[in-house]
Amino acid sequence: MLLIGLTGSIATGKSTVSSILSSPPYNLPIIDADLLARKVVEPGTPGYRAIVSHFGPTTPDLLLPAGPDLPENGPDGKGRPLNRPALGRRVFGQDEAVKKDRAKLNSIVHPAVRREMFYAVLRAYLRGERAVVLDVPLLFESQLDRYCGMVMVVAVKDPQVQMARLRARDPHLSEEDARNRVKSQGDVRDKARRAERRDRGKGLVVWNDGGREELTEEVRRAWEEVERWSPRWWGWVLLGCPPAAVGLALWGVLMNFRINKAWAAEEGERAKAKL
Ligand SMILES: CC(C)(COP(=O)(O)OP(=O)(O)OC[C@H]1O[C@@H](n2cnc3c(N)ncnc32)[C@H](O)[C@@H]1O)[C@@H](O)C(=O)NCCC(=O)NCCS
Ligand SMILES: Nc1ncnc2c1ncn2[C@@H]1O[C@H](COP(=O)(O)OP(=O)(O)OP(=O)(O)O)[C@@H](O)[C@H]1O
Repeated sequence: MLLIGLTGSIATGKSTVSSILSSPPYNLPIIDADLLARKVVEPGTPGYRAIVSHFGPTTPDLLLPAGPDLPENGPDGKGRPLNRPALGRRVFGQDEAVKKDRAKLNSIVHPAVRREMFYAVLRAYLRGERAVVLDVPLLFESQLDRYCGMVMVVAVKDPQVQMARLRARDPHLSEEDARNRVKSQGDVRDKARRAERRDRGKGLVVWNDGGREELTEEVRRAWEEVERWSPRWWGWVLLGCPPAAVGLALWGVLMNFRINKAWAAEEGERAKAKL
């Protein structure tokens, strides 16, 4: 089974691309990290308890306010849900204190998301899926790209397109909040370069500066490339021979490790050249 890591930056079009890939003619199963990241912090979960205990004392509006529709202890007595915009204000931005808070939140949420993801991938393999899409905004940052046979980055060349789409989709965000969110994720053009730097058949960029029809065409072109490097019959061979599938997966991880090492060395050289 081919693991396709789908990434990009905020509002570059990942969800739009994953909804295209989950519909005919592709019909691919999608494992959405943002959805899992919500699930693992629902009231009553260990993630929720860790967040409330760490951020609660210094964030008065961390939970949604109690009212006629929301009892003090939440609808099922497990606590009131998190007030996500309030937590977002604590963790999105460039100040050192904010970065520290973001690292803390990530250290609570990411391991739980990885666990859920592993089970979802296993279920997809047992169902005999030919490929599965991991929709992960922070794919490179959380090093999940190591496990992907193919990395697909949805990117825009023009930062203003990204900001305009974000403001149109999330009108409740102030301009400053929107800017902070964009800056909290790496530059999408760097992610695109990183995908292009992977070996052939292992990395692709879906450019999304144009309209929706152009995007659909870009996805069709990207899928052709996937099929060229990972034909359907190959998936059946691996399904019929689990040891070969495990061996190939390990080989893939090793190759990705090599690719990432080469990328880190090149980045180091680039940083030195800038000084
Ligand atoms: C801070 C939270 C509560 C804000 O929730 P809210 O509903 O307002 O925003 P949402 O989750 O839709 O995220 C908005 C955008 O920010 C991105 N983003 C989310 N968390 C992070 C992060 N830790 N670092 C950088 N970007 C992030 C999302 O991918 C998305 O593109 C939430 O984003 C969160 O719990 N983040 C930590 C978990 C995480 O890293 N999720 C990303 C996928 S694993
Ligand atoms: N080609 C396009 N033309 C016009 N609008 C688009 C296009 N692609 C995406 N959009 C719109 O831009 C907004 C952001 O797209 P989308 O939600 O897919 O991004 P995302 O990368 O998943 O964002 P996030 O990481 O914040 O979840 C949405 O409102 C979407 O409808």
